[in-house]
Amino acid sequence: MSDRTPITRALVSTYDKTGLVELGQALVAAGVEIVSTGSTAATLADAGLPVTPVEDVTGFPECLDGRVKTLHPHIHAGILANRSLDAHDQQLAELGVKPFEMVVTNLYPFSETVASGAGFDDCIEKIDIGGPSMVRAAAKNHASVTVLTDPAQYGEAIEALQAGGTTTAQRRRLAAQAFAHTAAYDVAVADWFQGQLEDDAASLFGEFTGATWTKAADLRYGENSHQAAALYVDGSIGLAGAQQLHGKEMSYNNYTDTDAARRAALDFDEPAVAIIKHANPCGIAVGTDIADAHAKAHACDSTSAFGGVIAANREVTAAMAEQVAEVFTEVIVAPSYQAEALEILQRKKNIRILVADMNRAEGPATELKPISGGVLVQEADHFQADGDDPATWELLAGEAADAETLADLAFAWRACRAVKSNAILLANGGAAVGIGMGQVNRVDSCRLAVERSDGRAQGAVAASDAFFPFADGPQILIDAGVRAIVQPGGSIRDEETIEACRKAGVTMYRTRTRHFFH
Ligand SMILES: NC(=O)c1ncn([C@@H]2O[C@H](COP(=O)(O)O)[C@@H](O)[C@H]2O)c1NC=O
Repeated sequence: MSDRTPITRALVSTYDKTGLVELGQALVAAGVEIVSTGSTAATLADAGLPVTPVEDVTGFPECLDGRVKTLHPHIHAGILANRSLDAHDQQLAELGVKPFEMVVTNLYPFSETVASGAGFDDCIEKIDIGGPSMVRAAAKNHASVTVLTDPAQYGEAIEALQAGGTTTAQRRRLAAQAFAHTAAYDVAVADWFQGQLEDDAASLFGEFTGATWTKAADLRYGENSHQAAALYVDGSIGLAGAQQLHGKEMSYNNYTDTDAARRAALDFDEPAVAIIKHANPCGIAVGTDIADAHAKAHACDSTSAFGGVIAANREVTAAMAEQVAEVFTEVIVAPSYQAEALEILQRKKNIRILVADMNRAEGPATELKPISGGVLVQEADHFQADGDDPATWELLAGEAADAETLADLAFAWRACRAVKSNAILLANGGAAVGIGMGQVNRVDSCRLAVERSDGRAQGAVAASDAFFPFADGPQILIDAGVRAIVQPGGSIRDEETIEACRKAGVTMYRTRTRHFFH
């Protein structure tokens, strides 16, 4: 016996008219009566299709500039009647209400209106009320009603109409999609509304915050092979919306490392490359061009660059691609690739090649970190005009840096932000030459940076992501031959650290800003 529920009457009310006429034709061909609102009905009628205007069903005119069209018991009783109950059928008959077996609706474009910069009143008008009511009613009553909320679903609906109706499983899936659709819509409205409240504090951290994501892909596994994982997207640009041009599927760890690499490369205006392993840079550099930047980043720690994730903030040239092709690389992400560069990289079977938006101006104003039982929300960490600009730094010890040293300090300070705390980064000539990352005390980070510099600490500059609590860390850097240090300052023992630099004739600057990265 077929599990298909035949469709005899459909309510059609769509903002987006994509595919509407084709769906209407299929409905008519299947003998379905179409009841429809204002411009939806006009579109169908213009295509020569028979349509019953919704007013003929409600006996009430569309009014209040469209605020009330389908909000009527003749519509909602028709959608919500439980067709398995004789009592409901009987009541419909008594009330003169005809049931619907299909609802086709897509909502007013609220988020798009907000994104267009429209004013408060225009945004309010684009909050759809009747549409979500119909969608939720139809989704609740999916046992008898098929609900379509997206023109992308019309193809399968047309096939179902031709096959004699929709199946229970199909209606359940469509109902789940419908509830997800109205939930996302309501979260967008609530989130926007919170930001409209006059209380200043409410604009960033209101009483409510919400976001919804849609699944883009199942991943092979998570951080480890016994963990399942998936990628969800929020529709904004960024890494999650990147286009993969070549290579195996992206893994969970590929995504986290590529995100760290992209963030690091985007911190620079000059051509810059970051090479990431386990969320930390093993190389980061700026250069005269992108190939130069890559060569310098790779030279920082060519051993660790094996199996790394590379981000470039400029188009990848053939010259850079030749260099990358010599090293086993998991992922490369860039805004674009020269045709020849792509050809060179594609010769490597395993490299994943991604094109992503690499525009620093974009990016969310806040970032979320789940903790057990809740989520922390903070303003995203941006560079500060007062503190991150070397012109605002305070000279604490030694001679004022010459232009070349200051440029290296400025580079080291920016690059250090990409290193997990406690972070010490040694740099020379616009390239990291030794990185001490993720240690539980700063003195060990200093030791590690010097050790990994393999003698290149001599004459280099150093940046520390936060203040030195004792003079022991800077002393290690000084003893290794570092010529200048930049750090936020603010320790109660700052004076000891400054004194160590003074004694050694090492330049030290204070930024007064800090960039922890956990
Ligand atoms: N108020 C109502 O009764 C109502 N009923 C349906 N709508 C919406 O009106 C739109 C379609 O209207 P039209 O067919 O006039 O273009 C759809 O996006 C639908 O979700 C309504 N509009 C907003 O709330």
